[in-house]
Amino acid sequence: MAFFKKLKDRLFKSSSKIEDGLDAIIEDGGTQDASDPPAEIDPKAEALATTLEGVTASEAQQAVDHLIASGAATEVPADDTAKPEPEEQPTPEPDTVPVPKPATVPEPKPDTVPTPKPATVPAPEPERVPDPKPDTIPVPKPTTPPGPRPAPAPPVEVPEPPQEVPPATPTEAPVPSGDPAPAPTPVEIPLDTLPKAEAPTKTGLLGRLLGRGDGKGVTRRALDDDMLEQLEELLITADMGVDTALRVTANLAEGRMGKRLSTQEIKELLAQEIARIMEPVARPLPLYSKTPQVVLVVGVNGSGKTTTIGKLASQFRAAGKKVVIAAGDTFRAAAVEQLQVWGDRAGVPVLTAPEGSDPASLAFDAMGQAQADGADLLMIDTAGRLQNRADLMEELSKIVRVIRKKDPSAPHNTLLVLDATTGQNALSQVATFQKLADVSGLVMTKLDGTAKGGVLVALADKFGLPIHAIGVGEQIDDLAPFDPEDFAAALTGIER
Ligand SMILES: Nc1nc2c(ncn2[C@@H]2O[C@H](COP(=O)(O)OP(=O)(O)OP(=O)(O)O)[C@@H](O)[C@H]2O)c(=O)[nH]1
Repeated sequence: MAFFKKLKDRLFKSSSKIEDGLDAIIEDGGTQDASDPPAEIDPKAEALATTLEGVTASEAQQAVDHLIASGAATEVPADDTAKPEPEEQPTPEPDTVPVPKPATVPEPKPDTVPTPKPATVPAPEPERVPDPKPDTIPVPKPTTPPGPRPAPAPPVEVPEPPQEVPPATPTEAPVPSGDPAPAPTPVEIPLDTLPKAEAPTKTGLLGRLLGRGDGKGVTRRALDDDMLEQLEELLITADMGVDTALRVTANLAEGRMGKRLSTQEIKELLAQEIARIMEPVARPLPLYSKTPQVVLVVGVNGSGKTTTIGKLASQFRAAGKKVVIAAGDTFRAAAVEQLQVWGDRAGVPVLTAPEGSDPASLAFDAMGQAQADGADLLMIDTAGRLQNRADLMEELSKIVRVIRKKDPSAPHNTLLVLDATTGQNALSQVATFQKLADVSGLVMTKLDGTAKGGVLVALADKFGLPIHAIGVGEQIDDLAPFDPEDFAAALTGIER
């Protein structure tokens, strides 16, 4: 699946950390299942090895034997110094190089060696072609929303008279799930410009010929306490947190102690365990029938709030929704400007107020305008200054208070945006923001730029808050729906 590949490529920092760690664990005490006796090394193979970087003579010999055995090459008498005659070759495949002579072979281009599996040569990136179907929309599936959330803690001086509260019976979200209108300008990052996981270099042509990684001569290690401890440590270094790492490894070990496992098998078991933890929290942003739906976006400065609002606005708009954004971080002119840039990109109006003005007042005006315009969605950005929690708490409370004058059931969602590069710190941010605001769900950004992707598993395990979407890049369409199985597979480096 094209999107899975994109996700996997973007999560490569986390996945390569886990993959490399697993390889090292299995190597440490593991043995090959089927160890072939060391073959005699032909001088020709030795010569081939010298022309190919990183290839031992023994590997070259096996490759040569393999080519000959597969019919892709023929044996050349040792004393024959003439070049192979192409027309005498028995196979129709290109057969110019099979068993090179020391003097004549040094064709350092492995690609010219005929391979029985041309299809396994790394294919061109299909993602370069813009995908006509925006499959990154995190929300547009109508879902049956969960029951009404408890209202945020009432502010101290609640002055409002009792108002008629419309029954908070969320009905089926009206978001169309069909073909959305074309997104404004989702510029896809050509994947070949991104750094890639090192997988392609690990399994070169000879590696493929020799069957490295395809099940032959696989190294396995019997699962014991030492290995479990190493696995725990690996998961902790991938920011899964101690408790979650222990839980995952304990589940993995159940009924498997003493069993011989390969890296690939452990990856698959890990992915299963991770997906199991993530499954309950993978929920799209619930949309209620009441409009405008108010989404309050909170998070520390730099976590990616502005970017996420821009991406979400673009995707909702593409799904046919009328969206309004309120630039509620009135303390920083730069933040407002940045949001305006994102609003322009998404083709969505951004309501602003002069620097230093009351964000609650802006939120109130924005609410009025969104109602008057018949907007489906109002997204309110907020400041993220955690330095003064009392001020921030009061600010968020006030915003909630005033928008409830217009709609007592608002905000319908309070999204906490977290930066994955902060690793374990994300856990304390959740705890803090749960005290400051009635957080209803999470968006995790910057998973593309960190080896700490495991923190998302720890968050799911510890808080159980819904994860609506993940940010995997800086472009407008780099917000992916959170799919637990795709995520678990991408995180552990499984190919699909
Ligand atoms: N690689 C990557 N970068 C991201 C992602 N999301 C946001 N960023 C970058 O993170 C930086 C901060 O993002 P903002 O959206 O400005 O964060 P903010 O929370 O609004 O920050 P303030 O405006 O300071 O409150 C920007 O450079 C973004 O381009 C992501 O998913 N991946």
